[in-house]
Amino acid sequence: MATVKKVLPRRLVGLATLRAVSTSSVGTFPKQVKIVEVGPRDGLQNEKNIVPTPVKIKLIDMLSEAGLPVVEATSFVSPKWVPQMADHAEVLKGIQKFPGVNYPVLTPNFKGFQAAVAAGAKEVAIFGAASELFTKKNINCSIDESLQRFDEILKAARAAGISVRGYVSCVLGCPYEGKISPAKVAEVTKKLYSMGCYEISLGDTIGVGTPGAMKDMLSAVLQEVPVTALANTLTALQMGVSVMDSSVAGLGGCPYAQGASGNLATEDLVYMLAGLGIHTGVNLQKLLEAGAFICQALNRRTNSKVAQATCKL
Ligand SMILES: CC(C)(COP(=O)([O-])OP(=O)([O-])OC[C@H]1O[C@@H](n2cnc3c(N)ncnc32)[C@H](O)[C@@H]1OP(=O)([O-])[O-])[C@@H](O)C(=O)NCCC(=O)NCCSC(=O)C[C@@](C)(O)CC(=O)[O-]
Repeated sequence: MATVKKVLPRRLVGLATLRAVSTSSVGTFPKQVKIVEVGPRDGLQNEKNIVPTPVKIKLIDMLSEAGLPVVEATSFVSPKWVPQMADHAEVLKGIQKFPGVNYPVLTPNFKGFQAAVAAGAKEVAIFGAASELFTKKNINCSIDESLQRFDEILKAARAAGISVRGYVSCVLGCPYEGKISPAKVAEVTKKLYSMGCYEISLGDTIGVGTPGAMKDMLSAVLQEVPVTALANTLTALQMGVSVMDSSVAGLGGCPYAQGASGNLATEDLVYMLAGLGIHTGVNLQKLLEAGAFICQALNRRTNSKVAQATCKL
């Protein structure tokens, strides 16, 4: 099924999550949307000042309390590459782990996978891209090499009963290669899917997508991978997307994607979906409080239009 991370096109992170479910709902809005909150990971990974571990833990607990079913907690990447995530094990061990909430963590290679499992991860996410240059900049290997690394993780995860989510970045454009063909996105997505990812998030990593480009890209991907089913997000919804990634207060962006312009704010996504009568299970008031908390901790204004309109920061 497809996941969209963005409403108003700035950066359409993780826009389609694809799953092995029927395509019968394509063309109509799904009744329910699962929101994957990526703020504690994608939202904070690019912050210049190291965010204290207790602040990260409190944010994750507040987001869980707001009813988000999935809160991406951290990433087990090299601290030399992303110093902000160096406290990954402490964060994962320190959070409350609400029943029914999943806390996936990013793992770029087997070393990261092993460290994540040792810290108690029950779900990991592998992250590839449809662009060779971005893959090199982000995880220092080619697309083929990345797929070999992911295969190793998927095999070990299967043996350990750990779920694996997949990411494909740069699906609507790359900061280094420019236009990316929908066929390439479909190819990489299909590979992750056949290797065993239960859900695949398609990311417009730098926010250059348009509803038209989204339609072309999703049409190519949907020929290869089944989908269950805002400007760009609305298009995806109409094409059957029912899992969306977003980041509280619109925080974040990939440090290795030049020009990444932030994420879709979870508050705005929840508000829009509620307006469409689509169920998310998220308590907007509690979510606004979590957004206000992290903006205060980071000493910055929220990027959420709803939070601004309700004067939450
Ligand atoms: C993949 C590597 C590690 C390759 O980096 P490398 O330098 O090629 O790795 P290496 O295998 O040569 O190892 C170099 C050093 O890193 C260590 N190392 C190696 N692996 C790990 C690990 N897992 N955890 C901790 N340490 C690790 C390793 O032990 C060694 O340490 P040293 O001997 O020098 O002391 C590096 O490129 C990396 O960490 N990249 C991560 C970049 C990143 O986190 N980007 C942001 C996430 S992606 C994103 O935001 C996009 C997304 C997902 O949101 C979707 C979208 O928006 O499109």
